[in-house]
Amino acid sequence: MKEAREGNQGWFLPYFRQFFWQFAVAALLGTLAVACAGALLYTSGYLISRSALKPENVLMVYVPIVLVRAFGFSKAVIQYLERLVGHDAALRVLSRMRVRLYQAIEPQAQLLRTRFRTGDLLGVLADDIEQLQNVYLRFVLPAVSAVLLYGAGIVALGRMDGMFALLMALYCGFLLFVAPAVVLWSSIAKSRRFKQERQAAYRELTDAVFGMSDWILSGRTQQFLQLFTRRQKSAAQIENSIRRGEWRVQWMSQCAIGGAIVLLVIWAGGLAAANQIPATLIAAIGLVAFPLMDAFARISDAVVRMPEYKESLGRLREIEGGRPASVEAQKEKVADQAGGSLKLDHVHFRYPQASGWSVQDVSFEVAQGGKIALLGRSGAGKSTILNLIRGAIQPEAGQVTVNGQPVQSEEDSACLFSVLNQQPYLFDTTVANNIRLGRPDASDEEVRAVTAQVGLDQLIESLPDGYQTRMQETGLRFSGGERQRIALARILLQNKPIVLLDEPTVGLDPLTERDLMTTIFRVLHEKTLIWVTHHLSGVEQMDEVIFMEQGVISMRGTHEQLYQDNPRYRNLYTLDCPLASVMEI
Ligand SMILES: Nc1ncnc2c1ncn2[C@@H]1O[C@H](COP(=O)(O)OP(=O)(O)OP(=O)(O)O)[C@@H](O)[C@H]1O
Repeated sequence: MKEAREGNQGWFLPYFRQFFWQFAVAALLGTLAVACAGALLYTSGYLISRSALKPENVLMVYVPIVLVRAFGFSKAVIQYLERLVGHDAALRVLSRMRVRLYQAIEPQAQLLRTRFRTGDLLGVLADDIEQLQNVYLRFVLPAVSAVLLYGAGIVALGRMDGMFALLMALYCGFLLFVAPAVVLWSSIAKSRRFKQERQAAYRELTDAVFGMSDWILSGRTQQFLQLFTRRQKSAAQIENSIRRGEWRVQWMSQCAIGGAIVLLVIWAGGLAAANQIPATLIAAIGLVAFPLMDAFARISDAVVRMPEYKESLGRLREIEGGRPASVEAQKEKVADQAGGSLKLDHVHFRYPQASGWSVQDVSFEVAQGGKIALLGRSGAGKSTILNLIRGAIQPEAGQVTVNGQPVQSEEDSACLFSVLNQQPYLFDTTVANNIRLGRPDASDEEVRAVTAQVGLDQLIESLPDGYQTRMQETGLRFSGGERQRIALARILLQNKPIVLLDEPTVGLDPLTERDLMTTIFRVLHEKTLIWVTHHLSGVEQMDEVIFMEQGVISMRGTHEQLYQDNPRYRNLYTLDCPLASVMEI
């Protein structure tokens, strides 16, 4: 519940509320620390002026001496306490934010890879959360202290001289409110451009690292280096411009502080001339402005970073936006979708940069346990259909539904589909663990049972350590067919209602291919099957055979129908399976 509430209200307010009192104490301590610094300079100014008049006795300046010591000491202690309380609260917020970010990322790790490039994700993990703690420490706390000091200072001045208090209220108000707004406005555009350039550089670097050998082999290393250097230079120029802006702000703030001090000294001089205050207070009043004005000017410095904080917040919200509502909701969904009926209803899909449809007006329906073969030349749209079924891409028109529910994302469909593709990967761990990848909590008996089902039990038991043999120690490399059988055993452990077979027999000799397909059809006979293949051998076992051509269905029907009525199909089948066709005749 608490988590859901945090999710609804963003990444800032919930934590601010949770640690309100700690932040309030830190802000008060910060205000007190600046007030002590002001009092220290005030008493110091008075002490210097008074001492310059050669007091008859040291006791005449004893009180200001004690006060200078007391304020100097208290300023250090209060500042220390303020840092302690403020950083303690900010670090607690940081740790909660990290847990929340992890909880948002973990369930959608697979999906995130389709929504963010790796470089972006690294940037998110490294920067964003850390950035947010600075919102509290560098902006919120100093801003609250500055506003409190501003109010107290103007009230104090107002008791002495209403007109001058009004003048200083406008002057300091400009420094405290108007200048930061102007700085914020001017830094937003620059920051956005800088982030875009830097992220593009991250992405290009990430791509280049993954495809390094291709860059080198194609002899384009220099081209990549030039491109990357250009991108870096452009980002560096924008960053320099932002830094120059910051220096300009600091320089103008210092000028404004100087101006305020001159104004105060002139005003105090006027009061002294009118005998309203002793002349020894002129320096004291001038000096007191230093720490106060410094606290006001700090807000403009902090505001320069606001666009970065905003962007970090936006990205965190975007990541969290993809999180499933809750694990429980996900489980309920799985329970609801236990069946395996599938329907494609007038589905159209076009890749972003492509001119034509990759899949156009495709409709078919498979009941629970039904079996469909998808055939077609390379580029006909078969893989695109599989991706549409899995929810990895969304149709531009039409709908893909499983058990009557639209498939909205790969994450949604993870509980429904298993995929057997061309090259299952075997990890560098034991044989049992490689099979258990399908369901990590499967018992040894379950692992043995599925291994026997796929016909690998004897081979594995003959290995030196049986199921505990590590992959690289097997002494033999599993053949293509055996790898597919291990992947099939994983699928049996997963026990999902729909299995997508994406040309699992590519590269196998015809005999191994036939054996593997026989095993697949035997062990998966209860499952809904969508089988993408280039061969017609085995299609007799399918309920429907669908041929794709340039994204549209060009031929469809049961094997028997097509064989009887369609000379083209008969021709293809005869070419692909000469023996089978002779036997059928
Ligand atoms: N990411 C992409 N961007 C643009 N066009 C794409 C993309 N992926 C595929 N296509 C195009 O979509 C069409 C269908 O491709 P698809 O990969 O679905 O074909 P296929 O039948 O699975 O081919 P193969 O048997 O070679 O895997 C092709 O014209 C292909 O060029």
